Amino acid sequence: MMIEARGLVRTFKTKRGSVPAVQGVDLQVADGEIVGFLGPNGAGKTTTMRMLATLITPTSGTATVAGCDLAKDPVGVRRGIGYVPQGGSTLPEAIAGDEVVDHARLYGVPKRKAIADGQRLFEELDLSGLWQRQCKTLSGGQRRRLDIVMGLVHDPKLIFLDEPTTGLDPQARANLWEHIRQLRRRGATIFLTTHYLDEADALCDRILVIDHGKIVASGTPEELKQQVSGDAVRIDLADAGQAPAVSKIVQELDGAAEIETDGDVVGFRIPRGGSVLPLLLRQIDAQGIELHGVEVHRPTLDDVFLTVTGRSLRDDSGTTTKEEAAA
Ligand SMILES: Nc1ncnc2c1ncn2[C@@H]1O[C@H](COP(=O)(O)OP(=O)(O)OP(=O)(O)O)[C@@H](O)[C@H]1O
Repeated sequence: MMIEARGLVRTFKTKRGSVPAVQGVDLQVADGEIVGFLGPNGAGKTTTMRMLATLITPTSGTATVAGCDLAKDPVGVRRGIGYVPQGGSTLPEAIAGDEVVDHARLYGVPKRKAIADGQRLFEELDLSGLWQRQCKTLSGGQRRRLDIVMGLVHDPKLIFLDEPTTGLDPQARANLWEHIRQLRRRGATIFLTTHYLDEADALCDRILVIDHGKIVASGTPEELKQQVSGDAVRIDLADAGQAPAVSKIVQELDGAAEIETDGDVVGFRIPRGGSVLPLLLRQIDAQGIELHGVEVHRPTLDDVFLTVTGRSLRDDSGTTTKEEAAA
């Protein structure tokens, strides 16, 4: 296991009382996995990640990260990981290439290798020609990609990325996804937070959903979607008068739920919708009922989120204001 955490808790003390940011998180990340950490604003994603990256200490709980105990050997943990924070880590006045080389040298990478690896990453992340630029003159997207180079240049085996693609245009996002997949092919493990469901779906082997400081769902994107309520099936009838007969056929199907009729449309949910279609269509046909069409919609990760938390992932309610810890 690259990450194994048990009962992680972090409470922030503020002037207005204590904030239970993370309330008992257990998680495991296997070597070579890309794991996405999903949840609404304020759910506890960054706080969990910062604990695992040794940047803040847990109020309670234990973890092994990159082979080292978080509490007993934080230096060992740091050596094995790369961490790309949400806000970035470059100084505005510094020269981009210098920042990268300095960062790598902190991790003991020899200067020549730091320059060669840094410049290769600049090429790969579309930053060619910007090695000598002052960080403050880079665009938002370029700075984001520079942050990512910093997190990768010492070739860590475990990489934490906090919202890596926020602020990137679609092309740059797609490039970064490809780069993340490439890192995994080279043997790295990636743990990332994201607000983008399509990103988690396309990129991650496994997804953890956190809400109010607790993990509320975990699995592969497919497993999570199956777990919801099955696929949505919509049958368009040629004649609305046949709807009761079709509804009756649907009721007989194993696992059919939420059966609803609206004029000439009969809709329902069922696990593995595609595989029940042949039987359904044969039965409809046997009764001489004519159809205009049938559609099957797989659930999206947003449906998953809605089911497990009762809200949409993009719903910002429940966010509390960040305050510096008073103690
Ligand atoms: N230093 C701090 N002092 C006080 N409260 C904090 C501090 N850092 C985080 N919190 C609170 O802890 C909770 C979890 O915050 P966290 O940043 O981990 O959420 P998140 O899931 O990463 O959110 P986002 O998607 O907005 O980045 C929030 O209620 C936040 O206001």
